[in-house]
Formats: sequence, C-alpha cells, structure tokens
Amino acid sequence: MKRTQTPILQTHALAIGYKASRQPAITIAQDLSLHMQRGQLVGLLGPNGAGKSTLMRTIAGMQKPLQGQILLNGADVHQIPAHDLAQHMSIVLTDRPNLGLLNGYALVALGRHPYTNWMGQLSEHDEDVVRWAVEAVGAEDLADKPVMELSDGQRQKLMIARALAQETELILLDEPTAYLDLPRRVEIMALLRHLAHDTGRAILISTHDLDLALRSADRLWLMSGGTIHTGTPEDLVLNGAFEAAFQSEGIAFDRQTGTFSLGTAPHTAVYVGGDGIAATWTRRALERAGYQLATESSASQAIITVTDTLTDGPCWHLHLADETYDVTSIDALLNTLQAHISSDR
Ligand SMILES: Nc1ncnc2c1ncn2[C@@H]1O[C@H](COP(=O)(O)OP(=O)(O)OP(=O)(O)O)[C@@H](O)[C@H]1O
Repeated sequence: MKRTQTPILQTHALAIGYKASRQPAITIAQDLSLHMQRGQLVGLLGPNGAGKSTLMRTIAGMQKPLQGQILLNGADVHQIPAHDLAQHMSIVLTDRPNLGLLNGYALVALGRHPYTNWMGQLSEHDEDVVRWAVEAVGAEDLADKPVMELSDGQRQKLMIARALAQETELILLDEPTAYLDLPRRVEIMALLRHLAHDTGRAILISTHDLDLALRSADRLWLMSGGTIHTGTPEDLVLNGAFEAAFQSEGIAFDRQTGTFSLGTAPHTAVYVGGDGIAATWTRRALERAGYQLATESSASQAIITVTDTLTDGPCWHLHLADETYDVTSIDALLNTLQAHISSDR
C-alpha cells in the first residue's frame, strides 16, 4: 500500500486580510486550501498587491486569519507558543529591521536564538551552523562588517543566512532575492532547491522573478484576483492560469517559448531572414520596439536580411516599400524603420 505523506503545512478554508476594530474586514483572498510537502520548493507568484506578503505573514502567525485554519504538522499555527514555532518555521521579510550595531556574523547568529540558553550563549554546534549558513549564501566577507553599513543586497544575503541558521523544517521567504544581482539570485534559488530536495525542508518563496520561479520551483502558488491556483509550473502554463494571472499587468507570456514580453500591441509586421546571434538580437529589438515578427516575408511590410561575417561584423539589409537600405547597427535599423513607416503605426 502506498503511504501518503502528511503535509508539513496545510490551510483549511483560509481567508486572509485586514480587520481594524469596528471596521468591516478587508478580505484579500479567501477559500484557500493549500498544502506543502517536505522536500518541496514552492514559488508564490502574483502581481503587485495580490496578497503574497499578507499570506506569508498570516502563515507565519504574525497576522490573524479572517477565517479558517493554518496547520503546521497538524497543529494550529496560531496556538503554537512563539518559542516552539521558531524551532519549526523561519521567515525572511522584506522590511528593513533596525539592527543597531550588529555585525554580519551576529545577525546570522540571531537565527540560533530558539536553541540557546537565556543568556543567548552559542555552543560549538551553534557556531558551526552559523558559519555554514554564512558560507551557504556566500557572505564570508560580510561577517565582520556592521550591518548598518551594508547594501540592501548584502543585508538580504545575511537575512537569508539567519533563516538557514535557524534550521527549521519550514522556511518562508518574502521576496528574498529582490535586491540581489542576477548571478546571486540564480545561486540563492539553486541553494534553496538543494536545501529542499537534499535536506527535506519545505520552502515557500515569494518572488517577482517569474522566469527563475518557472525554472526552479517544484510547485507554484499563483495568487491573483483573491484566489490561488496551485500546481506544477508547467501545468499552470499549459492550463492558461499563468498567463491569466499576469495579463492585467501588461505582461504577455508566450506559451510556446516560455518567454515574457511587455504587452504592447504589435502593429507593423516585419520579416527577419538570417540565422545566428545577430538575427536573434534583431528579432528581440524589433519586438521590444513594438513590431510584429512575420513568419513569411510575403505577410510583412518590411523584409530584413541579417548577414554576419567574421571580417565585417553584422550588416542589415532592409527592403521597404520598393526601396532598399543597408545599415550596420540595430539602432540605425530601428531609426530607418521608424522614419519610413512610423506614419502607419
Ligand atoms: N495594514 C494593512 N491594512 C489594510 N490593507 C493592507 C495592509 N497592508 C497591505 N494591505 C493591502 O493588502 C493588499 C495585499 O498587499 P500585499 O502586500 O500582501 O501584496 P503583495 O502581493 O505582497 O504585493 P507586492 O508584490 O507589491 O509586494 C494590498 O491591496 C494592500 O494595499
């Protein structure tokens, strides 16, 4: 008989939002029945204001649900004493905590707080875990620096390390990679995947990095319009939920290629002939400028042939309304196109 694993996190008929005394409640999302398994990296995606941070804070027990329940290992999160909860769940938020005069190492060491005695004394094991967490995010050079003097991205790395040092089975991260450069974002995502898959932790990460989430997360929670669609990234792309969630943001998602573009309505059709890197970047530039890429030269108003030679570099031959133009940069190509067909667009 196949054993079904009990989810580490479950919500039942959860409604999240805000309620001030003697005011009607503001519901951000409702009827949420979510679950997370150990060993999973789950990406929480949604447009600005969809309610990702509200959900994170509610799951973490920092904000009361309007209705329903959140269960961590079967126990109601809002009934678990804070000290016990901190041994099972860690959270990285986007706000800037006032960290006084702490240095990087001391900040990460705060993650050991649920395990230390009343004096906060670190054992040898605690020190090992802190060092491991600092190294895991590549922050060795920040350990001695005062946190107040660090950049947003540097501080963010340490906040992630602090959560790792807390050694919890569930880690919640609200936009942890927002201030990081691309290589570090990719690296942190890979680290989180490794932690989930190899150490059995459950990790929920909210992000606006759609592409990275699509490629890295085991499952997505797609939040928009007061509800959440869940599934593997690929299922959510194929059933149209992914596209629908971001359409209102003016972002167009191409299901064929898995790429995003700004949803500016294309007007003039142009055909680009030629292969290679110069042709690829020409197509990207044209799409960015709002042109529609035709698949047949007969269905286009302009035909562009890209040639790329080792000796002379790329060259663009433009055939437009019975005239031909040769240019040597994409800038000149766009200007020529604009000068001759802008009145039609
Ligand atoms: N304290 C509050 N009282 C009332 N409404 C709030 C409060 N905080 C946030 N909201 C509202 O809740 C909604 C969801 O906000 P939230 O910050 O959870 O969204 P988000 O998906 O995390 O957005 P972003 O991607 O921009 O960070 C927004 O409409 C916001 O204005």
